[in-house]
Formats: sequence, C-alpha cells, structure tokens
Amino acid sequence: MPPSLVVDNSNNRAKETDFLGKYAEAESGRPDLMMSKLLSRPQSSWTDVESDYDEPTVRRAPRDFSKDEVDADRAEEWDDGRRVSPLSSFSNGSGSKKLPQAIIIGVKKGGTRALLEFLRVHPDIRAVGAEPHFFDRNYDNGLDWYR
Ligand SMILES: Nc1ncnc2c1ncn2[C@@H]1O[C@H](COP(=O)(O)OS(=O)(=O)O)[C@@H](OP(=O)(O)O)[C@H]1O
Repeated sequence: MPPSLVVDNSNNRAKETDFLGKYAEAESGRPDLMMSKLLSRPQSSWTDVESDYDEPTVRRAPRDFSKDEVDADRAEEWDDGRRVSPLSSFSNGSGSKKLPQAIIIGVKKGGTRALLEFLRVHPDIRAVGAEPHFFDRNYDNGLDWYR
C-alpha cells in the first residue's frame, strides 16, 4: 500500500500530486486506478482497500553500522559522526528496492529521529538508515533515487 501523505503546505500541493502520480505509474502502470484508490479511501477504515502491493521481505537482523553497508553517493553524516545511507536498508535482499509503506513527516527537532529509531526496533519493520529528506531536498533526484 502506498504511504499516507499529509502535507499542510499549499505550496507543496503540486509536488505531492506529481509524486503520487509518478508513484502510481511506477507501482501499477495504472495511475488512474491508484489515484482513485488513494483519493476515495474512507478515513475510518483501512481494511476495505485491495492492494496488489508486493510485501517486501522483512529484515529481521538488526542493522550493524560497524559494517560497510553505506552507499557512498547517498550517505549522510549523522550528528554522532556515523555515515549511513538513507536508503540502503530498503534492499529486500534480492537486489530490488521498494517505495516506502509509511513516511515520517515532522519539523526539525520534532522527534522524528527518535520515532524512526523506535520503529526500527520492531522486527517486522525495515526502516531507512537515515532520514532521506526526499520531499524537501532530494525530490529532483526522482523515484529511482527514492527506492
Ligand atoms: N519523547 C521525547 N520527548 C522529548 N524530547 C524528545 C523526545 N524524543 C526526542 N526528543 C528530542 O527531540 C530532539 C530531536 O528531534 P529530531 O530527531 O526531530 O531532530 S532532527 O531535526 O531530526 O535532528 C532532541 O532534542 P535535543 O537533544 O534538544 O536536540 C531529542 O532529545
């Protein structure tokens, strides 16, 4: 299922719509079908939406940052000096990469890093290595970068 995206900024509306359209094309080849699912989904229920989304293989092993898992082109330096790729943990082990099923959106110093780290602890969640900042910094790199 594609991510839920809420952007409280009308300046980003065009980008959001553009992204969702590209997302739909990329995932199903039927942008009209995907957009209608996204826009008409009842807010009170999450169980009545059919999706042909292919569940990614779950990454169960905790990430070992001491190993060289970093994609140098995408690496980001964390406050503590670690260099991590925002996207390398998206690999499902077979070489393919998926778009996210959930996106954390928050203001700077709003606790997004803490939320990411809490979620990462769950064995059924594969989280990005670092905040990818796709929408505010890397949008022009496109979906191939984002996967
Ligand atoms: N649960 C909870 N309660 C109170 N404060 C919390 C909580 N979780 C994170 N934090 C504090 O939030 C700051 C980090 O926010 P972010 O991770 O969003 O920062 S960042 O912008 O992504 O760097 C960081 O504050 P500073 O230490 O002042 O930088 C964290 O200590």
